[in-house]
Amino acid sequence: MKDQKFQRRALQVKEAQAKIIKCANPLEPQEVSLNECCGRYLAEEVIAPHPFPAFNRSSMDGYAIIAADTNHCVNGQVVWLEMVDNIPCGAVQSVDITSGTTARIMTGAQVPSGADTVVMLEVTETRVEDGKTYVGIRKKQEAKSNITPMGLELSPGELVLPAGRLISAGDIAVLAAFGIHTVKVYRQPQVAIFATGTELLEVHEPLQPGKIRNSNSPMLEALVKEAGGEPVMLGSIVDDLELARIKVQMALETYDFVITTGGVSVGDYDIMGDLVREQSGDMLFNKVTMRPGSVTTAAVRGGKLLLALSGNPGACFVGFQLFARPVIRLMQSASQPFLPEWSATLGTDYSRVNNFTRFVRARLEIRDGSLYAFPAAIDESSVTVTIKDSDCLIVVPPEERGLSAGAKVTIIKLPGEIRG
Ligand SMILES: Nc1nc2c(c(=O)[nH]1)N[C@H]1C(S)=C(S)[C@@H](COP(=O)(O)OP(=O)(O)OC[C@H]3O[C@@H](n4cnc5c(N)ncnc54)[C@H](O)[C@@H]3O)O[C@H]1N2
Ligand code: MOO
Ligand SMILES: [Mg+2]
Repeated sequence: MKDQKFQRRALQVKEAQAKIIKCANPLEPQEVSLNECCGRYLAEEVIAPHPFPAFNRSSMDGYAIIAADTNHCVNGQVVWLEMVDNIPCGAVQSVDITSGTTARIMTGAQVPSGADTVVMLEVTETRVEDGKTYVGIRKKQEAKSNITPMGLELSPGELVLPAGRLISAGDIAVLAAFGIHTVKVYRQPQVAIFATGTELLEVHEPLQPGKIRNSNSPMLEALVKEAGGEPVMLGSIVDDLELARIKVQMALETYDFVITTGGVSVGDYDIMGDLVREQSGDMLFNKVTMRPGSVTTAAVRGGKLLLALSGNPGACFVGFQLFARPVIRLMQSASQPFLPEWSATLGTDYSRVNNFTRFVRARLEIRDGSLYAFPAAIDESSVTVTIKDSDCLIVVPPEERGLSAGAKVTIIKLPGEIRG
């Protein structure tokens, strides 16, 4: 039996977050190819090496002309221009355009020098005379029509992507357009995950009396991937302090970040709480004024972070989102490590009262263009099934005397699409 004299000092969520992110240092950059960089964080800014587009580009299939040549198109008078060139996409001009001449040009081709506008095929007619082709235009044309000027999108030297940006498909299109085929990104942290609990069975094992399957480890594995880290699965161990000590030590020496689940409360077999406490010099916190997850514990050893999450599945999930996710993202220098906070309307009454801030699992729905949050029917720390239906966490401040449907609430939007 344990001595229960030990007191824990509870930190506010923001205080605890500040403590842990202070220890989340960016890992070294590495060069990866363009097809491997989606979802990674850029380690250096990207500057436009040339104008984009790199040349004046036709945006229509038509004829490149000098607009002033059509000034005589009055009262249906047709102006005839001699076609002196043909420029398919990918080709360049063979002659300059001068007054009275035109070049047939296709969408995406470089506009020939001399021409200042492109007239669409549909508003032209042609005739052939003495082996020469003439293009007739009935309407006066404005200069600069149907031409995308060089550098319209970006000028050389302009910032294309800032460092710390999460690379998306659109970013990849721009990098490819500039011929950038390898990208400097931060290394993804290797995040060791292991569970503690003598009651834990492997996922493939049949149920046994009093035992449960280890569902937190696979959940954490998926969460680490979703946050942009590389999970390293170290299985589960029985509640044995010595075993846990060895495992934690090995994991901290080998990997970038260590996450455990279970055994952080005050029970007889809550070994992770004891383990962190016995080397309390480097403990960051072991109680947070939040529910679920009040027992979330963090320590730093030899420059590496250890986050001991609760064994209760709901608390494990919330603890990960609030503390582990920002760490994983900051280890890649993410410019926005935290999940976004939005405001929403409460869809149904929420009556639970607490003296800690509560992070209530909820579903989101858009009704008449407004965002509504519906709290899960059961959101106890020990409940697993409602995690799967959560689009967000409603932040219920402490000592709130119950919230009524229609109240404005702050939500933390969880990653992924709204299930509705
Ligand atoms: N006397 C007190 N008892 C408890 C307190 C307290 O303040 N005083 N806090 C409660 C709160 S709040 C929480 S949260 C839990 C925290 O428990 P632990 O982090 O110590 O976790 P365990 O005791 O190991 O397990 C709790 C619960 O979760 C199940 N579990 C554990 N690991 C897994 C896993 N990998 N996958 C699925 N489920 C898991 C475990 O079987 C237990 O049912 O403590 C309260 N008690
Ligand atoms: O600390 Mo716990 O509130 O049930 O997760
Ligand atoms: Mg316990």
